[in-house]
Amino acid sequence: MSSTRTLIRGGLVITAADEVHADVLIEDGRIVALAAHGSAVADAWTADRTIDAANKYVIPGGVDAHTHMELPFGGTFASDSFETGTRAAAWGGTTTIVDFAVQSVGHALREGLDAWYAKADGKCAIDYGFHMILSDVNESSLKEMDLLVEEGITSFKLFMAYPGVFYSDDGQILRAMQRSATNGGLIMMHAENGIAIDVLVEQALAEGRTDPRYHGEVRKALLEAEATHRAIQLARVAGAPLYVVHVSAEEAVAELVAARDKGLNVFGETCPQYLFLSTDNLAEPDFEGAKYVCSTPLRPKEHQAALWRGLRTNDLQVVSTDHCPFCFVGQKELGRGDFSKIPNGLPGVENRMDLLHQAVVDGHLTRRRWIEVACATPARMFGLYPKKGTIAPGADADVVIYDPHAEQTLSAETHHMNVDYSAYEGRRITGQVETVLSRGEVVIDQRKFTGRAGHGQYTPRGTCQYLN
Ligand SMILES: NC(=O)NCCC(=O)O
Ligand SMILES: [Zn+2]
Ligand SMILES: [Zn+2]
Repeated sequence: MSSTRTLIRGGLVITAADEVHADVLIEDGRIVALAAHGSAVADAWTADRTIDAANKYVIPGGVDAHTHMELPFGGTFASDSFETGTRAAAWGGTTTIVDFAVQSVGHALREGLDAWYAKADGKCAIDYGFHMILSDVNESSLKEMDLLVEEGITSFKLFMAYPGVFYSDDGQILRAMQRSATNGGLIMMHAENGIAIDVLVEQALAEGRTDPRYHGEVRKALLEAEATHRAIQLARVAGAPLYVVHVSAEEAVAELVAARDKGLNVFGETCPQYLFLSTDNLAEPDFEGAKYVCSTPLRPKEHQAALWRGLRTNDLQVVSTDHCPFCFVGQKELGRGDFSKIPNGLPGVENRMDLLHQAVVDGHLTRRRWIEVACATPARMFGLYPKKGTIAPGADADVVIYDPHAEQTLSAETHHMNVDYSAYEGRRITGQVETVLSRGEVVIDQRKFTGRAGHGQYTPRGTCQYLN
């Protein structure tokens, strides 16, 4: 933790609640005070370091509540380690990630969680917490959930997809939801009907439909909507809140809208890939479509309007990345001739804040809504607020100086993620991260990395702060 005083002068401070022309005083890694530019209070402040933010935005560091560093999947591992992935996150203005520790079938939650603590320990450039993936819901893992909530692992991902790997049946899902209704945990649902999808996969392959685009065709929007509906009803029966991850289909958004219209504690997350990419990318020739294989899959462009609308109406509350990179060479290529063997996932932890700023420029979101969906709400949803996700006295000094006028082109040539392609290659973005502070330490200084592996601290979380 820094023991110096830092002053950020002259910027427009944007939070989910406000936009104010204010100077920001930081001490011992925390925000101490804000005061209007030129006010007697601000003018009297002295500091060891002053950062000039004139004509820039001063925003909270991004909170990316859905990453998979080093995830084992399809016989390989996501290509970003905690070291490379959190460094790339910092470059992109994200100062906290919540990654998914994995329980393997036949093993205890504790074992999976300890493996994730060990992977991340001493490696991270920014702060991090963990969710837990439940792959084996049984009497003993249900009991362990209570202990994990006490330890600060307050959310649990279940899969209605991937039979034989991460899949839970409805009985297991109901039991985990009942447990979370009593222990305060939040169930995160991968909502796709995996049993039906596997039938369609088998049929497609038998008919010689093996290209990446068939990944999107068999993972039908209706099967996302059906699973979303079922998850919502199971959560109602259990009396538990529900957070649906990586929502991509218009029909699934409609299920969330219907549930929220009833006043239920049902929440939805979408990701930049569903807002900016589509089945056109999955259909790129020469197996290039493999770069865009993820689940839920990319949808036809027409679905995007429902996602933007959901973000505006707060039927979708969070934009996370589901960052799960696999290199094209040697990893995505495992699925040449069989789309079902392409490891699922896209890189994006470095791109989220910029793509969402572009959404502001394009008129999809207001500036405050940008900060709400990318910083404040994920922090609230996962028990990190107001330590993370805002700029206010007492909050951690996780702050980004953002230049809204800079122009950049996203590319694998210039990104810092450990992956050999960019899902957004050649895309022009207005706006760029200039300087990033993590708990008061400058980790990106005018587009130079000044952080270090091990600066990032494990951050235990409280329970969901977003319930009705
Ligand atoms: N989303 C994806 O394709 N890969 C990561 C695992 C998951 O989130 O389901
Ligand atoms: Zn998932
Ligand atoms: Zn994921």
